[in-house]
Amino acid sequence: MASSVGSLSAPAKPASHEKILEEWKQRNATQDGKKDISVVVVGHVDAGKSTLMGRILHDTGMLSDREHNTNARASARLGKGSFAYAWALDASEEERERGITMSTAHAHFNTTHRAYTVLDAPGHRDFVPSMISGAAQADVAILVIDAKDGAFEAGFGPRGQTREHVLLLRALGVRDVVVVINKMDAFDFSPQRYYQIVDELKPFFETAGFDLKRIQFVPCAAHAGLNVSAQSEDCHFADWTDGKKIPTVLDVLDTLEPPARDVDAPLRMPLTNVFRGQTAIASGIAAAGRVVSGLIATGDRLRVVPGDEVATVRALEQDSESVPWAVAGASVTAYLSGIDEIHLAVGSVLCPPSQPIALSTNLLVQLLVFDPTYPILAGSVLSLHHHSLDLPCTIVDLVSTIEKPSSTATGASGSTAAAGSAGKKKRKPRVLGKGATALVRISVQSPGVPVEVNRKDLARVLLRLQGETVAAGVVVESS
Ligand SMILES: Nc1nc2c(ncn2[C@@H]2O[C@H](COP(=O)(O)OP(=O)(O)OP(=O)(O)O)[C@@H](O)[C@H]2O)c(=O)[nH]1
Repeated sequence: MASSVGSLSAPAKPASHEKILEEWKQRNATQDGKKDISVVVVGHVDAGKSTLMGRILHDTGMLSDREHNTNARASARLGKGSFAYAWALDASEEERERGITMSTAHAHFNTTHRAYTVLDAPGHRDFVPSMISGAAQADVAILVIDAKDGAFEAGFGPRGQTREHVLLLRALGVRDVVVVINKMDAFDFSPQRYYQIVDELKPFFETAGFDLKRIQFVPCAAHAGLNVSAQSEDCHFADWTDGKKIPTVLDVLDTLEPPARDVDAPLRMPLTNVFRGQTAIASGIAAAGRVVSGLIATGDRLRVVPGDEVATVRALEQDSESVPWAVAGASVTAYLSGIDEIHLAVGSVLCPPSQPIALSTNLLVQLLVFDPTYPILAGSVLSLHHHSLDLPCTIVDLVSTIEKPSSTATGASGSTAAAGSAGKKKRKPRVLGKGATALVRISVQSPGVPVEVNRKDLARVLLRLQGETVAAGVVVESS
C-alpha cells in the first residue's frame, strides 16, 4: 500500500489529524511502504503514450490478460488492432474511434519501490488544456518520442507538440523527466538513431531551463513490450553498451524521488473532476483531485472554495481502494455529503473551513513569454490556466520586461531561452517579446483564482491565446 494512505482496518471514526500525521511520518522514516509519485505522460500525437501506459499496466499486473485480450479482439474488429494497448486508457468510444486521447486518463501501477498515479495526457494540440491540467498535478513526467523516420522530426518541429510540452512541463514546475524513445523497432534498434535523438533533445532541455542530470533517456518499443519492464533477446539494446544492461522504463521510474510534501500546511485539494459515482466503496457526489498540501480524512468537514458551502467527507478512494485518510501528494476521490452538486466544479478547492484559500482577482505575475503568434499588449484578453481552472483574464499593465539576450536566441527551442539571464530591462514595454521575462498585472473576473503566492504548487499559471500557450509564470502578489 502507498505510504500516503491509511490502512483499511482503521476505525470508522477518523483519528485526529495529529495522530494521522504522526503515523505517516513514522511510516516514512522507516521506509515502510512505497513512495507515492504522480507522473504525467506527454508527447506529440501518436508517439505511443497510451500504448506505453497500457503496456506498463499490463506488465505490472494492473491490466489482466483477459482485459487486454478483450481490447485486442474489439480493436481488431474495428481495424484498429495496433491500438489494443492504448484502449486500456483511451476508454471512450470517440477516443477509440478516432484513435487519439482526448481527456487525461488516470491509472495506477506499482514498481518495486514506488506507487505511481499516471495521467495519460492527450498529444493533439487541440487538447493542450487537458495536458496542462495533467501536468499541473504531476511530480514527474514521461515524455514519449516517436523514433520513426520523420516522426521525431515532425514532433520536434515548429508545429510539433514535443517542444510545447517540454516548455509547459518546466513552467509547471516538473523537474524530472524520463524521455522514452519509443518505436525503436522501426529502426531495428539502431543506436545511431537513438543517440541522434538524444543529442538533439539535450540542448533543448538545457535551454528550457532543466538540469540535464534530472533528464533520463530510455529506448523502447512499447507495442512489442521491449525494454518497458524487461529486455528481450529480440532487442539489441544490450549490444550498445558492451553487454551491460540498459535500464528499462520501469527500472528508471523505480529510482525517481518524489518532491518533499507539504503535509503540515492546511488542506488544499483542487478538483479535477466532479461526478456522481457509484462504486463498491461509496456512491453519491464524488470530487476527485490531488491533495496539494495538508491531509484529508473521512469525517472531515470541508469548505468548497469558491463559495461558502461546507461538505462532509463520507468516504475516500485511492487506487480503487477505500482509505480513511490521504496526505499531500495523493490523488484521491472524496465522496461528499451535505452539499448540492451545483456548488462543486472542476477548479474548486477543498479546504478546512477555518483556513480557506483566498480568491484573487488581481495578480502580479512573473512571466516567461514563449513564442506568441499574436502580440501580447496591455488590454489583451487571454485565458488563464491554474490547475484545472481555465478562465478569461485581461493584461492590465506591462510593468517591466527583460528581453531575451541575443546570445541565447539560438537555443533549440527558438522560444524560451534562459529566463532571467542578463538581458536588457525595460520599464512599461509596449509589447511582450518572444523569450522575454516580464512582470505583468493581470485581472480576472470575480470570484477570482485560488492562488497562494508562498506555495509554488498553487502560484503557477499559464496563459493561452487562440489555442496556443503564450506564457507561463508564477504569481508573486495577489489581492
Ligand atoms: N512500430 C511501433 N508502433 C507503435 C509502438 N508503440 C505504439 N505504436 C503505434 O502508434 C500508434 C499510436 O499509438 P497511441 O498509443 O495511441 O499514441 P498516443 O501517443 O497515445 O496518441 P494520442 O494520445 O492520441 O496523442 C498506434 O498505432 C500504436 O500501435 C511501437 O513501439 N512501435
